[in-house]
This record gives sequence, C-alpha cells and structure tokens, in this order.
Amino acid sequence: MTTVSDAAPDPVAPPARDLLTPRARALERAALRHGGAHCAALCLVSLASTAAGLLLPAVLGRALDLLLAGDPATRWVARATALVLLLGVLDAAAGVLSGTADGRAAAWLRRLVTGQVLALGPRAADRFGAGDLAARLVGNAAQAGTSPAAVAALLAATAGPVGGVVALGIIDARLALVLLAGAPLLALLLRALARDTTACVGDYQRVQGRMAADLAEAVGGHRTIAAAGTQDRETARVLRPLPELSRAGHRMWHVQGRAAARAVTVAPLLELAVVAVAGYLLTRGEVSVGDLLAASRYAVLATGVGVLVGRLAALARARAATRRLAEVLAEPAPAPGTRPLPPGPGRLELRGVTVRRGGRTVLDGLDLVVPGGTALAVVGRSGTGKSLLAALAGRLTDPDAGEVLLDGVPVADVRHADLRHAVAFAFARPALLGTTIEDAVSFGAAAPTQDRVRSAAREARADTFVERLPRGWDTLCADAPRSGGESQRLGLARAFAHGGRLLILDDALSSLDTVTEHHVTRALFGPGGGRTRLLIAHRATTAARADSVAWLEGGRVRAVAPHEVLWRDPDYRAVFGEETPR
Ligand SMILES: Nc1ncnc2c1ncn2[C@@H]1O[C@H](COP(=O)(O)OP(=O)(O)OP(=O)(O)O)[C@@H](O)[C@H]1O
Repeated sequence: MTTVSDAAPDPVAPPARDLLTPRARALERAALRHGGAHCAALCLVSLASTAAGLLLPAVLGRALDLLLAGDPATRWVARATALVLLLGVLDAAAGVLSGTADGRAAAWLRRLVTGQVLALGPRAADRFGAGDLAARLVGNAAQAGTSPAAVAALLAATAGPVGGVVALGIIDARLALVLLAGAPLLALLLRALARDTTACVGDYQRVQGRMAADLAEAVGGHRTIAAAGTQDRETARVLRPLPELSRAGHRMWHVQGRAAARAVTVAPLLELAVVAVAGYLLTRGEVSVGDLLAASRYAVLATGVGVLVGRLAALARARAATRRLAEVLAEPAPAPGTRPLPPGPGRLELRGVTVRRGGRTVLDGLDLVVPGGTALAVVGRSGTGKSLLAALAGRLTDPDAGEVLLDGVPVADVRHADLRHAVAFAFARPALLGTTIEDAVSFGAAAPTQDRVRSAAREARADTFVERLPRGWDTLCADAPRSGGESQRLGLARAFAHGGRLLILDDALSSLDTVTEHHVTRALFGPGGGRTRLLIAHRATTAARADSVAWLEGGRVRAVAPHEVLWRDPDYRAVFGEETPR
C-alpha cells in the first residue's frame, strides 16, 4: 500500500485529521445499505467465525481436563476438530462474501459519481481536473468500495476481544479484571492508529490525484509539448510529487510501525499477567489446568490488536477514498427541471443574464431575444462571452443571475429529456462518442432514423468523407482519423440529425473550408429550416447570411440588427479585423 504528503495545501481537501466528514459518513452508510444483504451475511459469517474461535479454547481445555483425569475425551476432541473445520469453511465464505460486497459497492459508487460528474458538466473538470476525476473514479472508488466489507470485518474482529474478556470472566472474574485494566491503553492506541492512517492515506491519494491531473493535461497537450521540445521538462513536472509520495509512504510505515511496537509492548504484558493470575489460581485449586490453557488462549484473543490493526488500516484506506468521492458528490449540480416544454416556435429569451467566471463578470445583465424560427449570429471580440451565451441558451450552464427562457418557459424548469430533444448543439471541436461513425452521428437521447442521419450528413457535407472511409458508416471511430474540418462536419451532421426547435452552433463552422462553409450555411439559412438558429460566428460572411446579428461587447449586447446595417459602423467592422476602430 501507499500513503501521503505534507505538500502544498490542496483546496479540495478537508482538514486532514478528520476521520470522516459528515458527507463521507453518509456516503459510507449509503454504500453499506446498498450492499445490505451481502454485508449482513458477511457480518454473520465473520461473527460465527469469531464465535467458533472463542469456543475452541474452551473445548480444548475441557478435552485436556478429561484426558488428564483419564476420562473418555473422544467426543470433545471430535468437537474441537469440527470447530477447526468450521473455521476453515467460514473463512472461505467470508472471503467470497467480502469480494462480492467490495465489487458491488465499488460498482454502485462508480455509477453514482459518474452520474454526478456528468451532471456537473464542465464544472467538474474546472474544479477537480480531468485526470484527478479519473483517479477518483478508478482507484478511489475501488478502495472506497471495500468500506462496507471492512466495517463488517471490523465489527466481527471487535467481537473477538470482547468475547475473549467475557470468556475470561466466565472462567474467573479476576482474570477479566486484569485484562480490562490494560484495555484503555489498547483502545487509545487503536484510535490514534485509525486517525493517523486516515490522514496519511488521504494525503497520499490527493498527491496521486494531482499527478493524474498533470498527466492528463500533458497527454491532452502532447502536440504542443512535442512542438516545444519540452518532453523532459513535462516528465519532470508530472513526476514532481514523487518525493511527496515517498515521504507519505514512509510516514505510513512509521504510523503502523509505531502502533505495532506499542502493541507488542502492551499486549504480551497483559497476556502474561492473565496467565500469571490463572497460574496462581491453579495453585489454589480455584481453576483447572484446562481453564489455565483456555485462559491463556482467551488472553491472546482479548488482546488481539494485530487483527484489529489490520482491519482498522483497511477501513482507514477505504474511508480516505470515500472522502474523496464525497468531495465530488458535494459539488452542487444543476437540478433538472420538472416542467414539460409546451409546443412552440423556439423563441429564445435571455433576461438580465449575468455570468461570472474566474473572478470576473463576463456577461453583465445581458438581454437578448431571438424570435422563433429565425437565425441569429452572435459576434464579438475574443473572450466577450459568446460561447458562454451559447451554453446558457441550451442550459449547458446556468447564469449567476437572470433567466433564460425557451418559448416562455425558464430552461432551468424544463424537464431534462424535453430540453435535450428541443435543443441541438454543434461545437468547434466536437467529441465523437460511440463505436462507429454511424453511432457518433446518431449519438443523442433518442437515436434518429438512418435516413435522417444520411440526409443530415449530406447537409453537413460529411457524406463524401464518410463514404471514403474503409467501412463507410460502419468504420470504427478509432479507425477514422479526421481533420479538424472533418470532425466539425460530423459534429454538424449530429446536430442536424437530431432536429429540435433550437439549433446552437458554437463556432462549429470555423474549421470548414470556404466552399464547404458556403454550402453548409446555405442549407442552414435556406428555406425550410424552420427552427431557431443561434450561431457563434467569427466570419463576416457567416454573419451576413443570418437574419440578424447580436453584437456582444463589454458583457452586454451592444446592438442587434442585420449584418449590412451594422457593417456601416467601423467598430463593428473592426470586430472582423476590417478596420481599425475609431
Ligand atoms: N470555466 C471558466 N473559468 C474561468 N474563466 C472562464 C471559464 N469559462 C470561460 N471563462 C472566461 O470567460 C470569458 C468568455 O469566454 P467565452 O469562451 O465565452 O469567450 P468567447 O467570446 O466565446 O471567445 P472566443 O471568441 O475566443 O471563442 C473568457 O475570458 C474566458 O477566459
């Protein structure tokens, strides 16, 4: 195993010494409830195993007493043998049950956290980083999944010492008292171990997450790195936290070593004290030789810190991972609406919309109306918030203030499925999701018909490119290398194929050659479009084909008018680099 850092404070991390945040505790309980039957069975099997382990010394002691007295002891020897066999069977069952419970809990946690990550959208990657999220979903979910089984195992492991003390008390109350005198010390030792282990493991996992985030960033930017010739520097950057991991590992060993050293000092002393008192009682004839044998075994069970240390360390690792998953779940995701979207022409309205990003107000009380069925181009200088406006229009993000309405209904209130059917998006760098090219173009809440996919591909001028592929529409996405323009054409085809009353193109024509752009915009702005179209445009030719243009400046709409009207203004022409602003 591995563990920790005392490196730079992580903004995501809660105070390192908390055993479990309330949210992580709730998540652990939910995972326990989810694996209810398996965990209950595991608990029962583990308790049965502990009970069998507790019975064994008594049975052995009884057999020994009978043998020493020359009485027949066959039945007790047989019982002892049966108990040993039973212990083997129960251990095997516990192994199977804990493996199954771990797997089920990990799968449940992964589904939960993946759903949350996708519900958060871009905010998830902004907050945690894509690599760190992958580390949480893969490694941490597997570790957190062991939590329910670890809790069950710990409960059962606690029953051993408790049962040992009770059994000692049954032999002679003074034996139990000797042991209980040292119990607070052992309890303190275990508590410190659990706390320190959780803190250590949590730190370790955070450093791992940072490395994963840096690696994902480097992989995403591999072309820039290769072009800049900085591979060595990047390797060093990704691996920079290694010394922290090393320190963490050492700290972990130190914590466990210290606990083990204290345990080996305290536990044998207590066992010795119990055996000494039992020996004294034997000399006084108050206990038998068999009792002495049983007492010595029960003393070992009652001071069984070794098993508890192992179980506690496993639980601490699981809990540190649970805490990292709980951090992701704690991010507030936009709540899906509940209202159906009534039929309408696709009238889009932004009322007093304000969006803040990176400490700055990007859109500042912006108002805009796009009448249903019309095409509006949004233009503005780089960084004025055009993409944010596009994201708001289709509720890929929510405004910090103000409201976005589609056909009079706030998009935040509209049912998720209705909204996704009503709004189609195409992006500058579309992600093609699905196994084949056909899947990638059909990708959406409801799959369009094949005819629709084909005609959408023709409109987006993607058909010729697809037909040239080795297996046409059945070509695997992984086997279809694409240029930026080809990717954009497939992304456009996907948006066209899904229909809906509002089509949003966020810079989705930027990589098309001018001939293709001409054909696509003709289809887009030609008769029979019907739906409302919102286009983020950088080219004057694209803006000129729209019904009107919204000119963004300073977080607001400076003007809305047809392109030829706005073109008279030199400031507007300057947006397209046509003229130096006055
Ligand atoms: N998640 C974010 N965190 C911080 N700043 C952000 C975030 N998203 C957007 N911004 C900032 O908001 C501003 C507007 O971004 P947006 O992408 O909407 O601009 P744009 O007008 O589409 O630009 P371009 O024409 O260059 O594509 C930019 O300054 C950008 O840096």
